[in-house]
Amino acid sequence: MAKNMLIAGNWKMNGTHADLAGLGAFAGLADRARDGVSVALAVPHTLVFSAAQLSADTSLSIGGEDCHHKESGAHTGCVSAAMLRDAGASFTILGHSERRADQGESDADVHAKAEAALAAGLDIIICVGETESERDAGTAQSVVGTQLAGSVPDCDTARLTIAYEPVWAIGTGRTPTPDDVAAMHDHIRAALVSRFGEAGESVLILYGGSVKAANAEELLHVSNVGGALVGGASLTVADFAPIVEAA
Ligand SMILES: O=C(CO)COP(=O)(O)O
Repeated sequence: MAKNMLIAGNWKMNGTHADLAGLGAFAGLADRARDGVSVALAVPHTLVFSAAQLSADTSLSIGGEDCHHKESGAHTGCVSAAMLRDAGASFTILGHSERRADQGESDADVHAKAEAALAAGLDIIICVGETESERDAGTAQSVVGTQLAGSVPDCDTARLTIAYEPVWAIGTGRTPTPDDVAAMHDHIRAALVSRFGEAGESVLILYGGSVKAANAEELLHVSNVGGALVGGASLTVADFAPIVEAA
């Protein structure tokens, strides 16, 4: 039986309302995807409301790329999970390596954000991944294990997705070998099962980092890969469609 998969795009700090003219084509991809394949787009906060409105009544899920851990208050420039939900988001990405690096987010920060997101009714995609020097030092699995243990809250696992994104593969055109992806995804699966028991078996573990039409098929068929988190190739439907179709 074909496995259940999620193909999620992450627009990062890209996109204006003009780009939402193409959202119908993304929604069409979601509607035509094979049974068991879900399609989602995480967009900048400024686009969540319009994107959610435009994709209402389609199978495309719209989410945020981060949220604050508090519900409201004196946090200038921040957006809460409740606000994302209010704008129409159904999920949010948390702990992306760009935020861990640029905003100094710790595992504890990601954990607090995840609890806030779940409390607000958002599903969560928690990102983990090692840097190139950590991989070279042979510590990739222990780094990812620590990130998982510290970032993932106790929760209903049906609302949890993990994205393994090796930092050195993001936006670089470089990807780990299928064997390396399998080893890490098997490691993450074991950690989830040891934490959540049988429920940990069905958590989707996405691979992210330079996923594109040319490598999607190979990466999506690796052991314990439950989909992809796609950056650059999610910005246009022409690049994104072949990835959804490979799932
Ligand atoms: O960071 C990513 C998705 O969250 C991956 O980005 P790229 O697909 O552009 O490498």
